[in-house]
Amino acid sequence: MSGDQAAYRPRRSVLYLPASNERALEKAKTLPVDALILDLEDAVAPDAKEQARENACAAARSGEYGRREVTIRVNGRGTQWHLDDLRAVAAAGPDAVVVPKVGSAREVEQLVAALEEYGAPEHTQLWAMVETPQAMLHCEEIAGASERLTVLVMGTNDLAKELHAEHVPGRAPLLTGLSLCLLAARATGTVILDGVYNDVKDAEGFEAECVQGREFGFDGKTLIHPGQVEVCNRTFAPSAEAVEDARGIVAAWEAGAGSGVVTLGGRMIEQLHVDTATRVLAIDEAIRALDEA
Ligand SMILES: CC(C)(COP(=O)(O)OP(=O)(O)OC[C@H]1O[C@@H](n2cnc3c(N)ncnc32)[C@H](O)[C@@H]1OP(=O)(O)O)[C@@H](O)C(=O)NCCC(=O)NCCSC(=O)C[C@H](O)C(=O)O
Ligand SMILES: [Mg+2]
Repeated sequence: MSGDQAAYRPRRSVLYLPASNERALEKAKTLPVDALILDLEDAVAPDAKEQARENACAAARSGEYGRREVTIRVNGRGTQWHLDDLRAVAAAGPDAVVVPKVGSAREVEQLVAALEEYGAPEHTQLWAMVETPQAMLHCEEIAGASERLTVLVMGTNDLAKELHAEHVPGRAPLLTGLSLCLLAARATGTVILDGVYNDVKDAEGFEAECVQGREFGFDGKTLIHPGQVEVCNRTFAPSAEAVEDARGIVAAWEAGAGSGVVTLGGRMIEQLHVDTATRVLAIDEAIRALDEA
């Protein structure tokens, strides 16, 4: 496996669940998701915050979630729970701490300093939620502020709220923000996840939004219900046709060794197409390895 392949970690499907919901915490152990976000923020009522924090930390320590990345979303800066959440979660050492409503590089630096002060192990990454107008306008500096920050997570509900925008098919009001964050992620080498689809009963609308997210270039999508996982995994994985095509491109390139341009079925192939094909093959291999783990 090449360095790039080793570095590629599938995050097609990333499921939120309220950490106060013990049934959901159990169910998550059986779901084919790539990652989990155990939520302490919006999905948890104020009087359940402390129990949720305990549950999430116990889950992160349990080792019972197998191949799934286990992350915890803390309550945001300025809330009465934020620092206690950070302290407890850092000590539990999940795969990542997810922080809502991050708006500047300075905040990222403060969060990283707090994680270090509270003894977070090295493997605990920071995932920053970008979900405010301020974050849209500063996403490049946010994404590039620390090596510990490895994933940007779109918060499209908060973004729509802050913009006074409506949720419409095709997400036209959100496209500027989605594009800015994608540009920032790619410019800084950061993974980026699309926002959630709220209507858990609308399978058609959900699939269309998954396809839109993949076409945009998102690495995966955040989810709120088990019924969304399989379609999401399928949509964000390269199709059998895409893998076959990528193999053909690499083979055609190798057969034309040394020439700067070859053709495959009449199509022009240059080094940049081979790079894309190589990435598709690496993603496919990483998904297979994860599925077999
Ligand atoms: C949306 C839900 C409240 C629906 O719950 P419910 O009506 O209980 O669903 P079902 O009866 O269909 O559930 C069937 C079984 O699946 C389990 N379940 C449901 N949801 C989850 C889940 N997210 N993870 C794991 N397991 C789940 C149920 O327990 C049932 O199990 P069983 O009976 O054993 O078969 C609910 O789906 C839910 O709470 N979803 C998550 C909500 C959440 O976390 N929201 C916060 C994140 S979204 C957000 O804030 C994004 C961002 O910040 C932004 O701004 O956009
Ligand atoms: Mg939000």
